[in-house]
Amino acid sequence: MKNNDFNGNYDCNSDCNCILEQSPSKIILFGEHAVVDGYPAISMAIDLKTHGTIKKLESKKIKVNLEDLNEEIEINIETEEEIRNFLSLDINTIDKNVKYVVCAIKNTLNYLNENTNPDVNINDLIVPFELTLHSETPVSCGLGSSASAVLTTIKLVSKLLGSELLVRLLPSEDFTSLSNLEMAEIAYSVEKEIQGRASITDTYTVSMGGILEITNNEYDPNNLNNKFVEFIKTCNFLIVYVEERSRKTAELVQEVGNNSKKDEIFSKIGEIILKLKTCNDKVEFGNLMVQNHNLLKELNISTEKIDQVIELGSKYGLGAKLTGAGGGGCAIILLDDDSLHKKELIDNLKKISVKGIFECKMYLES
Ligand SMILES: Nc1ncnc2c1ncn2[C@@H]1O[C@H](COP(=O)(O)OP(=O)(O)OP(=O)(O)O)[C@@H](O)[C@H]1O
Ligand SMILES: C[C@@](O)(CCO)CC(=O)[O-]
Ligand SMILES: [Mg+2]
Repeated sequence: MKNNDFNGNYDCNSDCNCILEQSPSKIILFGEHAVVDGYPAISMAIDLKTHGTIKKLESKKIKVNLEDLNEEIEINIETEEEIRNFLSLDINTIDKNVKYVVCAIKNTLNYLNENTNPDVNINDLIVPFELTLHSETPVSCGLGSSASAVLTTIKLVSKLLGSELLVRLLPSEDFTSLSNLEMAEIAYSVEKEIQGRASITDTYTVSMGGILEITNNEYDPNNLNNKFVEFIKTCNFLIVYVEERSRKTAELVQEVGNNSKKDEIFSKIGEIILKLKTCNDKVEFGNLMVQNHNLLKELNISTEKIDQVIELGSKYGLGAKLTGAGGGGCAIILLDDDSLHKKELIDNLKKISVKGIFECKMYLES
């Protein structure tokens, strides 16, 4: 890629003629897993991004190149039958990592097909293309890499097809691109189709940006009061990629769903979030993080190494917890304002050979 302008501009440079897009990833501050059963969660979009490009192809194919996974796939869309077969594909018959992106393409095409003037033939709506993704986020470690890859795919496909439709078919009609809410819903449909059980948390967080509360699997921008959001903005989190996960989110969510103690644990997590929403003290916030972590431990989704990081985060910072689906992956640590403590923390994290340390910022949708 020659051009670093990732703002979704058409014609990124003269020889590639492609569209560029990007999406953030996320951390869950409180409430992962419980949120799948309707309890509240608080999440934040972060500025580790998935970048992508899309360009039209002459051959009647959809090509997907996933640089981080080292996977490529080609889908034939030569005949109407091939297109219709793809649109009704059972995604869980694909057992490759490419399936999130393939499902995002399928569900975006279905959405556009259902919401375009019925006079437009499906062969004219769906143009061949090549899509490439690359992420700054480590894959499958609790930072919402799936949601970020899926949303970038939806942005790219809808933008390419929208602009083609405008040029070739509906020159007199204004094409309005998909709203953030529409894209969040399509992205959620993908996570749900693949995970089986899923909440809207990751997909809505990467689509809306900022800090969100999800309750009853719904997003209401008025749920969080400004004072609380402003307080969280003063908190600095360190993200630690502790170790590779042995299981994907889909498996971890199923496993937790079968845990007989889950309701008792989830309601305690709900109580922590109630306290949190009136909190404006970082020490208390850090303690609440550790309480949430201990409940995630009871769900058997922490590991020895994550627990070691939580101890370091409590000793040299104000508190810590795992983030995302767990089973390995990432932890977040709330830093105090003393830069010496931060240095000691990072030195100690390096001593136990964690895989990565990120100082990320909150991402706001522009
Ligand atoms: N850069 C990427 N390119 C293509 N597919 C990706 C990319 N990143 C993630 N994925 C897809 O998402 C899967 C990982 O999703 P998973 O939900 O298990 O992890 P996560 O989203 O990082 O963690 P969590 O859901 O806990 O936040 C990968 O196996 C792959 O299918
Ligand atoms: C574990 C989980 O709560 C968050 C994964 O980031 C799953 C979900 O909400 O779908
Ligand atoms: Mg995921």
